[in-house]
Amino acid sequence: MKKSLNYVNFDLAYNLGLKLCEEIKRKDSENIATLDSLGRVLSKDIVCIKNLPSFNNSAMDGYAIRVEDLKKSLKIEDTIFAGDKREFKEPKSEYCYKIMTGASVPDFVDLVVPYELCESLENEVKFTKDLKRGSNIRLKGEEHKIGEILLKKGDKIDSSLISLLVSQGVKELEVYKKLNIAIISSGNELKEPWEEASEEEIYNINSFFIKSFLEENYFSSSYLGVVPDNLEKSIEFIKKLENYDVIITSGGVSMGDADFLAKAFLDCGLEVTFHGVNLKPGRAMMLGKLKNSLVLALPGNPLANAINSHIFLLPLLKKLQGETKFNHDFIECKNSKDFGVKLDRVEAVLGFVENGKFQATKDNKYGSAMISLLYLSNSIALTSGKSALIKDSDTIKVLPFIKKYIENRVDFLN
Ligand SMILES: Nc1nc2c(c(=O)[nH]1)N[C@H]1C(S)=C(S)[C@@H](COP(=O)(O)OP(=O)(O)OC[C@H]3O[C@@H](n4cnc5c(N)ncnc54)[C@H](O)[C@@H]3O)O[C@H]1N2
Ligand code: MOO
Repeated sequence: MKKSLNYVNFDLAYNLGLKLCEEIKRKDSENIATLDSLGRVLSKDIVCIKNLPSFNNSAMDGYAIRVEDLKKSLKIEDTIFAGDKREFKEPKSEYCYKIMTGASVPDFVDLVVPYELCESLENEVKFTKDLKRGSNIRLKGEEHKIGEILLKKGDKIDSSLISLLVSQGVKELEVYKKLNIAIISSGNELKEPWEEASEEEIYNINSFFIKSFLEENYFSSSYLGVVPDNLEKSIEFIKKLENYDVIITSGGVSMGDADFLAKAFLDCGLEVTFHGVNLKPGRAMMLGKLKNSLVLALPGNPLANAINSHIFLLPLLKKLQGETKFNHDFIECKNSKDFGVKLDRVEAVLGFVENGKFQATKDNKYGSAMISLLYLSNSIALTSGKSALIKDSDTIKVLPFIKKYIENRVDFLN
């Protein structure tokens, strides 16, 4: 193994990774049931085929009247209910209909007066407020009209998209096929959680972090086991990975005398995009292409492994999966306590955002082999390396990696 990694800067690594995704041939699409589509990505636009709403309907329980009747007392002809299939004739001038929310509004009706703005007399109703023509009537197609694009190719399906799809009676839809993702670890010191580990051995944290992290983000993956710290065996192992779109490894890619994994990938023909990123923690990372598979070798240290999964792995997988929204967004927070960072490199600082304030976990004093930090954090702030001190009350950009709920009620109204 070479004696030092050629660190590329953070931005370059991020951009090169996303560019590399364009070189990986994407798999076709498939048709699946709408109700099984949560987390999948649309491979075709969805066009409106049913106006929203599809008929003029009442927004309130009340009375369906003509504008000129607002000043009158009216008798009730009948009640129109949601789902009513009957035909309603225009009533005589001293009559009106009662109407329920969601019921179809006949053409002769100008507005609906809610019960709250009416005075009920014996067998008659009077209106206490002047309302405009069209009040409380939801018009056919006012939200979306037939022919408009409702959802775009590359949109990821969540519950809000399911609402729209169901509103159109879409039972089946076309989505990109799922990525085939392999997860492997390396290291003779590793034991699986179902095995007994001696004091000198450790449990294989990374593979199970990655697998569950991917599941949280709707990616399925196969855990294939631990590659032995041996070049020939590693090569044998790698040769069996051809059918995977993405191969995620952890450990064995820095400069240790037993870090065979990177060498084995190179011997198998890996085209390296970069090996080493100027990021702490998380610098021991390698990205490349092996035939038609994207290979992301993550650092062995569990915290570095998890941070790079958030920062690099997820955008790469999203892009490969066909999502159009694959880049990180940030929220702006006030920093709540000074913390120091190193100059001239990007530093990933774990923290907790609560009530609009970011607090660096353990004041940013921790090592990349630590396991419990993620549990204590809900976000990452990336520093640029231009300043060694992030001051209390500085405004900083934060990437929330999970929405954690908090114990105490805060005033979240604006
Ligand atoms: N001379 C240098 N040594 C190291 C450097 C360096 O720049 N120069 N970088 C350090 C950093 S930073 C990291 S991160 C690690 C990365 O090394 P590898 O990615 O090759 O990982 P390993 O050496 O195999 O393991 C590192 C560490 O992580 C533990 N580990 C590995 N896999 C798992 C797993 N699946 N679950 C839990 N823990 C795991 C392993 O036991 C080691 O303790 O290199 C530093 N060294
Ligand atoms: O990849 Mo290492 O963090 O930089 O712990």
